[in-house]
Amino acid sequence: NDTSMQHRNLNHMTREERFSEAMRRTLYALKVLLPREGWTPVGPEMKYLARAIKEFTFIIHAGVFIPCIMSYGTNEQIAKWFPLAADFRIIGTYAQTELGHGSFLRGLETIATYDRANQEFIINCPKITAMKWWPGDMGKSANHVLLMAELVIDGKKYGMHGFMVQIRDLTTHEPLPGVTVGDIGAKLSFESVDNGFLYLQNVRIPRENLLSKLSEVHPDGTYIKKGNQRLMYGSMVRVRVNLIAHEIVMPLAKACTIAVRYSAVRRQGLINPSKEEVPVLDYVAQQHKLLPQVATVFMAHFAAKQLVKMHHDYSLEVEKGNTSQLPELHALSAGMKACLSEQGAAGAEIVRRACGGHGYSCGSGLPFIVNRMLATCTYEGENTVMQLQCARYLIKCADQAKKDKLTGSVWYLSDFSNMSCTAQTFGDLQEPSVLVKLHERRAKCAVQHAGKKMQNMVKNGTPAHDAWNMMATLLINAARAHIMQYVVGTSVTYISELSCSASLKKILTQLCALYALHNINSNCGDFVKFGCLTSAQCDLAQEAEFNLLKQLRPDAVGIVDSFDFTDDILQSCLGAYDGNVYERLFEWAKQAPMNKTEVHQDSYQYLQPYLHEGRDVLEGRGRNSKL
Ligand SMILES: CCCCCCCC/C=C\CCCCCCCCCCC/C=C/C(=O)SCCNC(=O)CCNC(=O)[C@H](O)C(C)(C)COP(=O)(O)OP(=O)(O)OC[C@H]1O[C@@H](n2cnc3c(N)ncnc32)[C@H](O)[C@@H]1OP(=O)(O)O
Ligand SMILES: Cc1cc2nc3c(=O)[nH]c(=O)nc-3n(C[C@H](O)[C@H](O)[C@H](O)COP(=O)(O)OP(=O)(O)OC[C@H]3O[C@@H](n4cnc5c(N)ncnc54)[C@H](O)[C@@H]3O)c2cc1C
Repeated sequence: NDTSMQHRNLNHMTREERFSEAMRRTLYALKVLLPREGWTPVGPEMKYLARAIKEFTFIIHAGVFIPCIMSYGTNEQIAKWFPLAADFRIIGTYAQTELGHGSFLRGLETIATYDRANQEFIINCPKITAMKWWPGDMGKSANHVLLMAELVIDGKKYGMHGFMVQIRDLTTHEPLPGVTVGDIGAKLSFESVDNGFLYLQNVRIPRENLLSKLSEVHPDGTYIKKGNQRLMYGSMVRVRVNLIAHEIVMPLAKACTIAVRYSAVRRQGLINPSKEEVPVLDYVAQQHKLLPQVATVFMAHFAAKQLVKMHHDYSLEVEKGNTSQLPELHALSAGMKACLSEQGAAGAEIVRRACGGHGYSCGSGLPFIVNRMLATCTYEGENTVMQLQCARYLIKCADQAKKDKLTGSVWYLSDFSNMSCTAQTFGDLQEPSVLVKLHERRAKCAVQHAGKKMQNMVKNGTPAHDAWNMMATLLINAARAHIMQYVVGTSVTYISELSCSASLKKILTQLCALYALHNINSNCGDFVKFGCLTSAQCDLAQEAEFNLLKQLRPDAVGIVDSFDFTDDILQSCLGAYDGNVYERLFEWAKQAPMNKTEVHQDSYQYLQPYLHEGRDVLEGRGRNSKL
């Protein structure tokens, strides 16, 4: 209810206005919402932040830069930089990606050379491809970067390390000497974020600015490793774990709220010719577009909660020096981020398109969501690269399963029990336990199939790296299958253990079954190819899905209302709680800058000669000219 936090009409703002407005809101919110003692907003504040996050800036500062200080800094470095960052007295970003490299980190070219005489690192981007490119908040806001660069001592390379580098003066905000920095220009989304470029030439930083939790350089240039170097990749694991809730589940829930509410209001066409026009939500085709996406929101939310818990438990173990869970967590976080962002971004577009012409209007709030979700498929690990990382782990586990009993998320790879499906009715295929088994079997077969193909190629003389490259599509499918079985399995467990009313549990169970069946029906080739289902059972799976659409239709609006988004957060003429779609669209359009005047002067200036000639012809004075 604080007018300072009420959304402005962002669609009618320029990019610079949106950048400034996001800055204003974020810093105002900081003052009002967050307890000064640090970064732990609790209760309604965190709920508000998580829901309004799209309109804040400094997300990289808050969601990546600060956590990196905690992960990579020594206690002294945390004590120095965390309080400054937590109170926004320094603004930072995570500068890793370069113009020439984003996915292949061993190809990064920015160099930090140790200068023993002065006990400093000299930072250089040796060529244009080494320039840092993309980091959020870097173009105009950040005055520090957590720079990921190749450490070099006496000509020897030690790999990527994290360095704290100040890039702007804390008083004037001007770039420091040797620093060329700016905004990378317009993008598909994140209009309010100043993703930036950063060119560093002979920038000197103190030896103490190497974040030294995992390794350090002594004054004489001696290099000391202090832990599992793969922890250097730890920030990316954490962001992948966190972004699922914030950037996939939340936006998809908003898109579904808008599309389902609009579909309950929008009347178009007839089902029974003798009756009146129906709400488009009564069309099974519309239900088939919307309700599986609503189910995805819940299942991704449940699976993400499990992943966050796993990351939390892992972090506690790492503090005790035990990093044994890292390979599984890396594979799962990489796979979940890739597969759920792929599903979420596709799902947001499906529900946008289901709103017809008004879904194409920015007044619906949907284009903003769709475009922003598309970025989740690229940042924090491009999806293909992430799926291949997940597959790399699965192939290793499949080999190990031949001699060991596996545990954790890959346990099913060593399950050699009879997994054939005995379903005779579509009701059998709505059973959670049957759906879990089907997904486990499909995943196991997909992993084994990819592995076998590669083994056969290698046996026939193909080098392992070529076999890997040629089977990449099968490996990606195996990663997707693995994640789907994880999402279905964790959701079934989560719902079964949830203490809630029987009616709510029934709805959640139906949504889980709908998610699983939609996945089966969208990938039935795999389920038949791997002998999980017969062709007749595939027909039953379709019947089972359609039956669930019918059962869930009456509760569709109530289910999305339970996401509890305010109109101000949704920013949608189609999804407002009161359902006054047409009045809101007209009011919104009238506010467009184009409608500030009845006659648009610039266009009239160009049109005037033609209009006057047309007037003359119509009034009999002129002749019909050929344009
Ligand atoms: C009022 C105030 C309001 C403020 C805001 C509100 C409050 C907000 C608060 C909180 C919100 C937080 C929510 C977060 C939301 C985020 C929003 C979106 C932000 C977007 C930001 C984007 C940032 C970026 O994009 S950063 C850059 C990301 N880049 C990447 O991910 C690069 C991907 N590439 C790689 O990781 C690597 O190159 C590679 C893994 C592909 C290959 O690496 P390589 O060394 O070549 O390794 P490889 O040979 O393949 O494997 C070697 C072994 O290493 C293992 N391994 C690889 N990676 C990892 C890892 N990450 N962890 C562990 N182990 C790893 C791999 O498995 C191999 O092991 P093996 O045993 O040899 O098989
Ligand atoms: C909105 C947004 C915000 C971002 N924020 C940040 C940030 O704050 N900090 C930061 O450091 N970076 C940031 N990034 C950069 C982001 O991390 C990179 O864009 C991402 O890692 C992908 O790398 P790339 O752009 O080099 O793509 P590439 O790796 O060049 O990908 C291009 C194509 O090559 C394919 N490909 C690449 N490698 C392989 C492989 N091994 N096998 C098969 N196919 C492959 C990919 O699948 C893709 O199809 C951001 C990007 C975006 C879009």
